[in-house]
Amino acid sequence: MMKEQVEVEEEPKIMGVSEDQYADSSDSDDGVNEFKAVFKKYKKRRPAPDFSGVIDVKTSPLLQSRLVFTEEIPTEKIDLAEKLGLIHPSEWRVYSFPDRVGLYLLPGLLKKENATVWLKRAFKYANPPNITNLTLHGKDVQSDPSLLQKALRWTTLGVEYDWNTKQYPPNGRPVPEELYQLGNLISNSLKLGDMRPDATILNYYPPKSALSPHVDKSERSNAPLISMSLGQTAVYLSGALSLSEPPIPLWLRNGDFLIMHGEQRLVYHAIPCIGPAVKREHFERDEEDPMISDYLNCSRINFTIRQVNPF
Ligand SMILES: O=C(O)CCC(=O)C(=O)O
Ligand SMILES: [Fe+2]
Repeated sequence: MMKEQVEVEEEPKIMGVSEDQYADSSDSDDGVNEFKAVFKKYKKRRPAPDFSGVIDVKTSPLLQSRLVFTEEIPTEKIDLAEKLGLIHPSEWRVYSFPDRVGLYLLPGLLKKENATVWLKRAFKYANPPNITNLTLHGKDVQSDPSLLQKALRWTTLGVEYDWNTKQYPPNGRPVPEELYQLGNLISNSLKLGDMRPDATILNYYPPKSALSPHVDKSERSNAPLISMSLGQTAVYLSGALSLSEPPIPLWLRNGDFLIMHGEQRLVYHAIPCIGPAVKREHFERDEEDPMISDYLNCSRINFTIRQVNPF
């Protein structure tokens, strides 16, 4: 099967950009690849695909939702949510999906005005000694900040995933406290267990980039995978255990949290498209640091908070 190519306009002169890290991970599946057909449909830019079938949880009449907290909320939780930049826990609403037991979407959990804080963290995490897609090429964003906008594609934190062996090493440095707290707070609030995050992968999506179909199966614990989206809106494809099943397309917006747990932990998923041409999300110009608002106005970042090792 052909290798999937991710097209990026004005391709920077560094590898790791024209292709995403999962580009060939769905090629081994035999038989009809219904997933890839849908992925290609939404990835195509000219003519623009019909996005009317992409599910918007807030307006879909078919989806069930509930408030996360129906009883009194402990003060520590309220304070922690505030510290992490989230909306008040009494407003947290979780959506679930038919045939997707263990998949949860909590829209707009991060306050919009706090996107900037988290974007700055996402750039800070890309500094050495943390590993990024640039590390292998002897480059880093500290010595060349111009790489932030288009060349930076991923950063691994904590127990750092190795894309070549597709394995995690036994241990790593602890993840930054705010990521640990975020993962733990969400898992605990949804009653999915006392998660102790020890790894995070950040995916940076420059304009017109994508993430090919893949499964996250190298973690050694059953903890949920907690993802937070920042910046431009994406189409997220949620599939099944096999690529022969067609995925459902969902909008993922700035501040949304998506959680994969239980039987949903090992399903195929992908991001075929992002960006203002797909569905524009506007951020006010940051006068002090225009690069930050420029980034949010054309790119996307996703943090996946994980627990690799069991307790
Ligand atoms: O960008 C996303 O929403 C998904 C990221 C993802 O699937 C991953 O990091 O494994
Ligand atoms: Fe993934």
